[in-house]
Amino acid sequence: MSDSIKHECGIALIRLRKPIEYYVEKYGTPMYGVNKLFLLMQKQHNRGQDGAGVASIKIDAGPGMEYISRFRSVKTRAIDSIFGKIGKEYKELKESNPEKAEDISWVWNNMPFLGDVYLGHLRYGTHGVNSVDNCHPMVRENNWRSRSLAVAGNFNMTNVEEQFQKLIELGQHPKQKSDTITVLEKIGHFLDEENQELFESYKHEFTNKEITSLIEENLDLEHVLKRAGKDFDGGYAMAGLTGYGASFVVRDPNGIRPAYYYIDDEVVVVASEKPAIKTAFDVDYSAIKEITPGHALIVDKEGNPSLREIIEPREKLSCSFERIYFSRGNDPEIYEERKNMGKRLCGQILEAVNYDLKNTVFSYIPNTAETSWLGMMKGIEDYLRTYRKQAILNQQLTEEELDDILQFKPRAEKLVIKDVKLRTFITDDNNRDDLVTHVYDTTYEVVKKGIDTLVVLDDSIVRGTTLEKSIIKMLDKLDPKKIIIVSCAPQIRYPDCYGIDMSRLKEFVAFRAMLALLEDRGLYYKIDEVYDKCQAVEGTEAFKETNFVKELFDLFTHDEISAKVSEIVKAPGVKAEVQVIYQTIEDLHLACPNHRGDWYFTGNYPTPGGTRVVNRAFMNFVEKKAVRAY
Ligand SMILES: NC(=O)CC[C@H](N)C(=O)O
Repeated sequence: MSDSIKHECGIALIRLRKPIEYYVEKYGTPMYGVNKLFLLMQKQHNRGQDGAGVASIKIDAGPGMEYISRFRSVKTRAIDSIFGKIGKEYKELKESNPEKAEDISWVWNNMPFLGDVYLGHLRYGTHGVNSVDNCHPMVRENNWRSRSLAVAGNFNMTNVEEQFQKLIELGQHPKQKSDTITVLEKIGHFLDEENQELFESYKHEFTNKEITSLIEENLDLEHVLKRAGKDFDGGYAMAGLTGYGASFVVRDPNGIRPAYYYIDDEVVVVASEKPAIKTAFDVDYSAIKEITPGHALIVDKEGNPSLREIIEPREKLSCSFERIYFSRGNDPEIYEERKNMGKRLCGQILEAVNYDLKNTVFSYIPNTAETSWLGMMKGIEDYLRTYRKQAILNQQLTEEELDDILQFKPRAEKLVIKDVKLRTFITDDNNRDDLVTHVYDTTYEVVKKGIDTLVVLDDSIVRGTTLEKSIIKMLDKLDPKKIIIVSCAPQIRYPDCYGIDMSRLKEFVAFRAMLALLEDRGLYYKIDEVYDKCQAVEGTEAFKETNFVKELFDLFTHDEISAKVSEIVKAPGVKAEVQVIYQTIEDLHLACPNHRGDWYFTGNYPTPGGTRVVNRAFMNFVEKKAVRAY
């Protein structure tokens, strides 16, 4: 990935279904759950480096004992810092009371973070600043355990403003306007109502103490989530712990954000990515399931899990960027999909190099494009096999020609090397551009000067600036005839508003290409026309129904946009011919048939809030406002 796009989040939830003694006996430590949470989070560290947080619930903690415990951090190595603290607490507890260290119930009662249910979160913020206060889990605490709630999510809501107003209408005073607090308060409000209704129904027959247990046994979390989630507009995988020990993970009706679970008689586990569960619990991939869109996995106080429909599922449009780039590529399905993405690009690549494989060098931009590159090389091999077969069948070949054909191998080289350390050193000073050029390095002396074409695969092209300022300039120093940059993702034309921070249109190189084409053809006035159309309906339903920006892209073909992008990323002074090739949307869907979320490529948003965001993002561009459109 040459352009870094951030903003994902990861969730991890563990419910231990047996008493603590069971884990001590079987695994030798009361820290079993904590250790597993650590692993689940470490294996998802790719999903968020702004900060991290964890919370745990001790079910049936005695009066006077803490039942919710939480740690959060925005330190550079946030996961290590949090678990370092927890580990230190445990060590100190044992060292200061050596005679009690083996007494499990004493350790359990005196180590606040030991619990029955654990929740972990990795954050890349999409709302609010990067502070510890914005780290999840966020907690709403009450003396009634059944009214207490902690939430952590991978999500972005496109209607936070409306949700916030609703809370005020409900009579609340939300302490912040952040989306996480808004969601927390919304679920919290209906949790309170549910508590209140149960309380009213028991109050004439039972004492308050009895009512507490009755509420915890009978509280209907499904009902709470149904009422709270009714008007959420966004992509979400939202995890929550209640103070009495029931927990849930609810997923949006299109399944935009990922959530997977595994259940056996010892644990219920949920995570954003399958490999995290696979590695942490060493279970079969086939036993790890996806939470059905629009459903919640609810685990009751006793630890019994069930999958419940919360909102009627809509067309499944899970984010294809997870497959292209975000999620870890060692998930067997993602591994296959990425290889397929590479393979499906071969037709376009072969045409672009005129089928001249002798003078073509294949390479990739580290690291996420590596798997697709394997697929791409497989596609080239497949082509060669057919070519050889035909040559042998159709022609009278001399022995020398036959040897040539049989011995020829496509030329695969590692041409692009990432110098990670350099990026951290770069500041905003005058020499920035010169330093940026050297974030990547290259391998010299493998390219035939003036003859070879370099085909370099990347997973996506967002802004195109690293290509322009670093990679193409650097490759050009090898003196190739032509440089072809190939993108596994189609052209990124529209913003994301469901958890990835790609919200400013002007930053997309495909958008800039479209603007340049408007300019070239004397059509720039179309910008004003589209702006007027947006302005005329802003605030009405129509603003959420039609993506007006599409009209502008529709003026040009896919190839015209690609050709303009090629011009833009070719910095002045670059001698080689430059061509950019993108995956088509059809081929992407064929490569990832179960993850068809493609609004950033097509402009077809699965929710009305998304369409509003693209129109607003366009207006922000015209109004020169450099702000997020949600
Ligand atoms: N990337 C995410 O899922 C972000 C979660 C949430 N919107 C936040 O900003 O904290």
